[in-house]
Amino acid sequence: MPPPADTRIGVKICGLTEPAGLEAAVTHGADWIGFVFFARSPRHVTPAQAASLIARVPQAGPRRIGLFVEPTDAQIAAAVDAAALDGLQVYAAEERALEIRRHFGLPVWHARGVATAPDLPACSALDGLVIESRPPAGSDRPGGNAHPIDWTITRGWTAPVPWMLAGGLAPDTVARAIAQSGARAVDVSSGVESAPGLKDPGLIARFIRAARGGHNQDGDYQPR
Ligand SMILES: O=C(O)c1ccccc1NCC(=O)[C@H](O)[C@H](O)COP(=O)(O)O
Repeated sequence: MPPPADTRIGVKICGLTEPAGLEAAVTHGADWIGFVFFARSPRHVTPAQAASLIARVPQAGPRRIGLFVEPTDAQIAAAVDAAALDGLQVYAAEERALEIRRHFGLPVWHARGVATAPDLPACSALDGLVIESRPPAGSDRPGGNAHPIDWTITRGWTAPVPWMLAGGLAPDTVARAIAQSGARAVDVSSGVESAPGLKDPGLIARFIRAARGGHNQDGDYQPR
């Protein structure tokens, strides 16, 4: 699950639940699309739902990532057996994330909730890091909270593996977040929705264009 080979910003559109959002992510050149296998999420999909969405993704389209929170092996196996996933985004202790990678043989991105620079990991044996905000008080899920981090904390951080910035990004803020954080890849869910769990194709198009400095997938200039 490496980031794009060229210098353009990598974009992940997370929490897809229906075809219109999925098609917008594919059409506008997302690098990764995410499916949330966590029952308490408004973006929760079953393995069968994910499989039917993934069947619409062209072979050369975005890589398909399954999100899991403190999962059992059986939960992951159900998703991996049903849907063609290219990688896993895991919310669990690093030891458990490593065990999942060994067991399933898929790349694993480790989601890490951070608030200040000392929270940033100095090392990781996983394939990538998703640098997330910590959930706000009262939230019952570790991601997808529309809650940003202080984007400046990653300046000067020597990341041990490829990483992406997540948490509270939106079409109007993503360019500033990239400039302030130094991130080369970004992840969004709530900021491209018209309601929790329902992606807005227009916001997806705007987000991807804004992340890439006003350029779409083909490099055509699009005014912001
Ligand atoms: O989206 C969820 O509901 C969710 C639930 C449990 C774990 C992770 C979840 N989402 C993760 C993401 O969508 C992104 O990796 C990231 O947190 C960005 O979310 P947002 O702040 O909504 O843009």
